[in-house]
Amino acid sequence: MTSDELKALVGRAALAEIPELPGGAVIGVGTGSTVNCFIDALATVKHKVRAAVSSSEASSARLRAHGIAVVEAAEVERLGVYIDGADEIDPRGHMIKGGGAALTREKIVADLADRFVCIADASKRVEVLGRFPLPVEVIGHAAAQIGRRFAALGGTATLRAGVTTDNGHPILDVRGLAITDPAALEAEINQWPGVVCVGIFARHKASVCLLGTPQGVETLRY
Ligand SMILES: O=C(CO)[C@H](O)[C@H](O)COP(=O)(O)O
Repeated sequence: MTSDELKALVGRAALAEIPELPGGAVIGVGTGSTVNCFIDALATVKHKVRAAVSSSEASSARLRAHGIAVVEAAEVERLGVYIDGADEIDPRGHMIKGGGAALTREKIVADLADRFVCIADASKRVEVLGRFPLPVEVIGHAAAQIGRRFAALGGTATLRAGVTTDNGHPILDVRGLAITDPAALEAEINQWPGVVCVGIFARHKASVCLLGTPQGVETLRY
């Protein structure tokens, strides 16, 4: 199976994770090519959702194009489920996210949700996070100092060329970190002035991962 076929497989499998509610559920929807497969699958069972809270302009546009209502995060107090992809996921459900530059809104919507359902193809499964460059959304003014802080930890930070987030900020991609304690590193980086959001999702880790493998969907619970 190709990577696109695996993404389509888990996109469809995630439909079963949507709570059954009269009038449909309000769900959180992430960003990326795997989530695009989920959104396209969702369009075939629109009655299951009343509305979605989306983590990016791109996902909002795709949802609306399918006739699915999009509401702002500020309009909801909680969500039963948030469905999103990941760049890496470790054996405890900790993730690196932000390859699509949507990490800040992804963490905001994940924070509203009771459950984070990660959908990913098997290439995203790793033993230790950090082979994928760690995305960090920063205030531009602080980028050089944040880069020096990463260097002190053994990482190399580079500005992602030509990219500004939906919030108007640049992204640093940090290579060379072996993230053996994701929760501690997330907490540390969150203290640095000028960091808007770090793409380690340890506090907001996956509750379940639907992993697309050539043998089918593997369900991993954390
Ligand atoms: O964090 C993300 C966007 O900011 C995505 O979830 C992540 O990059 C995975 O994307 P894809 O499904 O295209 O591999």
